[in-house]
Amino acid sequence: MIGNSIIKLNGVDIFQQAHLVLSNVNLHVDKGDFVWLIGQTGSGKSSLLKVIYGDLGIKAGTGHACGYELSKLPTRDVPYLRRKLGIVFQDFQLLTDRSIEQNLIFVMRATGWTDKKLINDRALDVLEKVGLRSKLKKMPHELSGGEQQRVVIARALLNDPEIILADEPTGNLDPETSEEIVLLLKQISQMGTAVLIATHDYHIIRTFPSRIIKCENGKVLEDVVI
Ligand SMILES: Nc1ncnc2c1ncn2[C@@H]1O[C@H](COP(=O)(O)OP(=O)(O)OP(=O)(O)O)[C@@H](O)[C@H]1O
Repeated sequence: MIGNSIIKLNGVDIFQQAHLVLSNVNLHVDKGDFVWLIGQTGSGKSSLLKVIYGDLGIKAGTGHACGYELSKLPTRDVPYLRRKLGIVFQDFQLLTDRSIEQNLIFVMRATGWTDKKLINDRALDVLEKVGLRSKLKKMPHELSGGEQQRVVIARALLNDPEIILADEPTGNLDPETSEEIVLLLKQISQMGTAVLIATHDYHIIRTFPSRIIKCENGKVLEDVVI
């Protein structure tokens, strides 16, 4: 990492196969930033997030995420980058056949945690952060949509990420629950983890005003006003 910089894209072109989705992208995100990402369907928001989490390579320009150089990222390093990123997507993606605790343990084991006590402590710790310590033993279907989304955020926090990337995190939630989830993400950013949220929900943006970037006509625009 260079100083407080978490994401730094300079002159990056983003392709989906042969199709140039976004050109000359310049994006800087620093520690603790809270950034909205907007743009019409198909404008490139998910593609931009994919570049940041190493799912889509870059062909032109230079990019850094959490200390990793994206243009030269070997496939074997992608899991290490992913440990520094918390990913929160709309379809909650909790494993439905196991408890909240087992969902969290599954991710920790998959990312190299071995010490049983540390694993158990960390599971409680992240659930505490999202206000769901009491739900440790519950199954996902026993939780509301908002609670499930909180667990997804807890899961994203397990490896103490430098940034949380959220793609439509409130897409399945009612307005009140959406506000609770965004408030939680805002609080997380205030503790020093950067947060980048792709959304179509202008109401929630107005409720939590912050920096807005927009994918439009193949570009990423900065400091957009809605
Ligand atoms: N796997 C893929 N292969 C080829 N083209 C793709 C692929 N994924 C996305 N695209 C194209 O890339 C462009 C950008 O898509 P992307 O998913 O990044 O948009 P988006 O802004 O996230 O849209 P939405 O708001 O609907 O999620 C679109 O034209 C889309 O059709």
